[in-house]
Amino acid sequence: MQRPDMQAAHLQGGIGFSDGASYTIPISPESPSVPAFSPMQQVPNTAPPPPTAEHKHELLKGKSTADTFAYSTLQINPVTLSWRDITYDVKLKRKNPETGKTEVIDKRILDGLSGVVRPGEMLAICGPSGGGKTTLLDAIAGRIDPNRKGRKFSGDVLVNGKVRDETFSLVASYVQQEYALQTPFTVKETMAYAADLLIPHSESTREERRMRAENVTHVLGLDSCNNTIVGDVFRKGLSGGQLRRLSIAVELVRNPSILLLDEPTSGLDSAAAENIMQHLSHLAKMGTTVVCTIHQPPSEVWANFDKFLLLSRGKCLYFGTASTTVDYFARMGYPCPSQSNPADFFLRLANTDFEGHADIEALSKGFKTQPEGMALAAGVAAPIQHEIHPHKKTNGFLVQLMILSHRAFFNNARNPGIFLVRLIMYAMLCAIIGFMFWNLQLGPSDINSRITMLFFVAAFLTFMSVAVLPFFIVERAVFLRERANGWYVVPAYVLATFFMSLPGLFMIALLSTILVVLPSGLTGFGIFLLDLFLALMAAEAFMCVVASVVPHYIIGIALGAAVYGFFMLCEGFMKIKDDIPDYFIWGYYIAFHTYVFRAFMVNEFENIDYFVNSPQFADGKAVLKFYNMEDKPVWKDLLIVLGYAIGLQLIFGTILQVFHKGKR
Ligand SMILES: Nc1ncnc2c1ncn2[C@@H]1O[C@H](COP(=O)(O)OP(=O)(O)OP(=O)(O)O)[C@@H](O)[C@H]1O
Repeated sequence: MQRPDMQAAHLQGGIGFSDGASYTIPISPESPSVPAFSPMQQVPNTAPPPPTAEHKHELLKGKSTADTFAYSTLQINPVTLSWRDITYDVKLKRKNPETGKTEVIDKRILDGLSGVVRPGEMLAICGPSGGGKTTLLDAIAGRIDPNRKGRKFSGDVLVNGKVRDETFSLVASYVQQEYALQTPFTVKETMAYAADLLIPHSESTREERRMRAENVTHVLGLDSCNNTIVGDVFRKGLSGGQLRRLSIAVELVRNPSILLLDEPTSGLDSAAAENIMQHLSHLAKMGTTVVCTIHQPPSEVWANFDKFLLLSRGKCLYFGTASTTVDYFARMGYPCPSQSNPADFFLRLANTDFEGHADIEALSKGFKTQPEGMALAAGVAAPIQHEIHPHKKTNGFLVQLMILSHRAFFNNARNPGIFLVRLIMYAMLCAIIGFMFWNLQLGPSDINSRITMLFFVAAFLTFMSVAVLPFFIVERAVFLRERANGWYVVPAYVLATFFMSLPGLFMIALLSTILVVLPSGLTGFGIFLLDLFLALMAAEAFMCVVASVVPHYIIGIALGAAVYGFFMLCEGFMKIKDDIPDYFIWGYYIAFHTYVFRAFMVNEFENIDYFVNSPQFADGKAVLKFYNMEDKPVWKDLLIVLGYAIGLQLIFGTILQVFHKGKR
């Protein structure tokens, strides 16, 4: 279904969503009649103007209707990306082998790097492992925190000649090396959520957003797997190449002017790598400024590069037109043997870990004195004639909250690791508890059974929330990617995940309460349910906090288990409050388990008027007195547990806001 203005635009071989100065550059790589767009040698002083409508029309000839339409809806505001003299030093601690003492040394990761990439160009940053490719890409994207201790960062990144500011994430998208996608969604759903989150609702209808998502899906060749899920350890989904293309597609939905990709071909076979690079090359020809790092490009992939940057130990050995690289190195005394893949040859020259590498210092110094080096310096200094047009509005808080809540609800419902596995675990354990404490009476041993059972429920059912940690860590990667690319604000994310966890937690609490309270004959079903529900909310929030601070889920599980173990000890059962040593009494007060357990106890014992043959306790109140729980209203404890749940969510949000900006 096309909107009339889109149909008109299509007929003109032009633009669908009109947003001022957007333009499209055609994609046909086999259109020789059109001049190449801004090879560096042709622009010693000024940046070229965006391509004309005639050029676009010309180059869209020969494409199928679907292709032409899909590509024509990708409108990109022309952006020239440049960087000047980027230098990055870190302090490292090393043991001096001679003195045996630990010394702090400066390590130069990036050494005075400059570069310029214009709309319509694709730059490949190549180099051996550890050469500085990812660090440079992060520096360009503003993902290095220059204020961290032991770091020194200098240099500028310029967007259309102006120093990059906080709007960069609205103009540029960064596709990281690791996949970070929500696993239960299909390609179509993933794209729809991306479109809903990234395209302002004030400027588009739902149908238009769907159409944009479909067009990007088509452009990246994902039509055939529209209904395939991303997949995870439980369910097979997309292949590696498809995942890579989907990672790119979600970022393209809002037509970024700059696309930065870290190793887009890593882990793929050469056919899949070539396929991805062809897609990227097409996107570049549409006007996107594309920069990617590539470790070892096969020759088929090499053919797609417009520009090539060779790094070694953070130094630039070459920056210029990819097709003239062989000539350049031949001139510098390193002729590429015939029959060799040029990329392999250059990488061997740059790899100082093995024999046969070039003289890196001489090459890097020499480059600056060569015509290519001087053209680069001139290109970086050249004035830019095209401006960024602020077509990138974001959605408001409420829209973000609505979309994120919708997505979180279905993610929770469909991802078996988040609730289903836990629901089964809780059901099995609670059924065992129910049978173990079947039909409790009012004898002395029943008093003991009630107390131990309530302790077990308060302690162990909250403890089991550690099981969700691995899934939270997976979710964290998705959040980090989306936040760093400016998809939404942190409060919208935290509120959405919090609200949408409630139905699942309530189901777990309800099933557990039914399986525990009814068979055992405990009193106060409603309060028991509420107390358990709030306890699970607090435990879930605590796990969110843990997931936001640990580097790996194994550390998170260990940390969560240790803290819960301590809280169990302090909650007033193992030792009653009066017997807890002074140096641990703070544990009694800060453990939310204390209030959960006390509410269970008061709810159960407050209304028991007598026990049969019990020499120690005449009634329920005597039990509460023994445990220092007399005169403690249940509602107060329930409010405290609710306060924990909300407070921990606030801490979680603050940690995300302050520490998870996607910078390293
Ligand atoms: N914060 C840091 N502290 C210490 N060393 C660092 C830091 N950041 C990067 N490095 C080092 O800088 C070098 C370049 O790292 P980078 O990840 O950019 O390399 P790369 O070319 O992308 O390598 P690969 O292809 O293996 O991913 C490496 O030796 C890395 O260990």
